[in-house]
Amino acid sequence: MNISVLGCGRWGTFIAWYLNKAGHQVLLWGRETSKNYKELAETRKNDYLALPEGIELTNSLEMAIEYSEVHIISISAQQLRSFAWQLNQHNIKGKTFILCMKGLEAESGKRLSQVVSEEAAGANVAVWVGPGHVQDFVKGIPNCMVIGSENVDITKEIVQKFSSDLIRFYYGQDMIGNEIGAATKNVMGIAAGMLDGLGYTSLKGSLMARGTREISRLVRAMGGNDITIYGLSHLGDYEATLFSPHSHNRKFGQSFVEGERFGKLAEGVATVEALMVLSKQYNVEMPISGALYQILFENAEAKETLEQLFLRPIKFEF
Ligand SMILES: NC(=O)C1=CN([C@@H]2O[C@H](COP(=O)(O)OP(=O)(O)OC[C@H]3O[C@@H](n4cnc5c(N)ncnc54)[C@H](O)[C@@H]3O)[C@@H](O)[C@H]2O)C=CC1
Ligand SMILES: O=C(CO)COP(=O)(O)O
Repeated sequence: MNISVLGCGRWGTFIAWYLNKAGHQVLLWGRETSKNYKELAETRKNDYLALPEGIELTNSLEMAIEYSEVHIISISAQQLRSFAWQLNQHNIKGKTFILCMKGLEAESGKRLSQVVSEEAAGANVAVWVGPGHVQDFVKGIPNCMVIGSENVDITKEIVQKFSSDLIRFYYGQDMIGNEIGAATKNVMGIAAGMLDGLGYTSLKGSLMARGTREISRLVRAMGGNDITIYGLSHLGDYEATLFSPHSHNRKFGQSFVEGERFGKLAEGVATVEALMVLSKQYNVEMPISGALYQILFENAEAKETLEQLFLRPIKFEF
């Protein structure tokens, strides 16, 4: 089938590569002014892969929208609302937009599918999340991921068309759980990087146990299924984020405590802000996310703030 991939950064370019390999006709769109687009247009390569011949490149959004009924979006989460507004200036009624992104709107705490539905009513929205790094996939190392939407027929159709021996997809059953899970694994990734930077790597097991607990409480309060947090979108993505040398969020956390600047996109930073909104809105205690907010946004000292988590009153584990 024809598929347009909107966004040609690290992940969008991989998605285009993957879908071409899975036998689809792929058009990859990027903004004319974007550094990533210019590099691909000139060399057909980036730091991670070379684009196969079959993938076409365009900087015309109109052409990308007309090209197919199924579109992938992979840009930074905080840009999604304005981008969805832009999409809505075209004829997108009945088209499907699959969000390959992991974030929440910082100011409102809204999920990305909600943001698109608000700005581009009439389009179908799905999400594709779960563990995976370009560096592993291009070496042929397979992984499992999850695709979900509010319409099970759409979910099944996408999964069937996108599956290959490189990615085993599961049908997502819980949009709240999968979107919150995918966004918040980045927050735990930043915390893991801070632990690495502070010489506390051995605490990452505890972070996994208490992080999943904190996020599952939130998901339940929001009306999702708390078990989803123990699935591919969240716990299943911990290896790729809390432990992987490739993770931008983990590297951001480590660089932060080491006093260095990490220049690439770490979605978890804005997600921490969104979690403070949701924690208040749903009256859910979120100690790990709260500690990260203090460190990232209120200049709290990282080591001391993380150590404070140990001084909280003793409680039952579950
Ligand atoms: N396993 C997975 O599912 C993975 C998911 N991701 C997710 O993919 C998303 C993108 O991440 P990366 O590719 O690493 O980021 P990136 O920074 O490499 O690429 C983002 C792209 O979005 C473009 N962009 C930004 N604002 C835009 C706008 N307003 N309109 C159009 N294009 C715009 C930029 O020019 C850039 O090319 C993130 O949400 C990230 O969490 C990333 C890696 C793996
Ligand atoms: O989502 C990812 C792995 O599944 C990528 O994570 P980072 O953005 O932290 O690199």
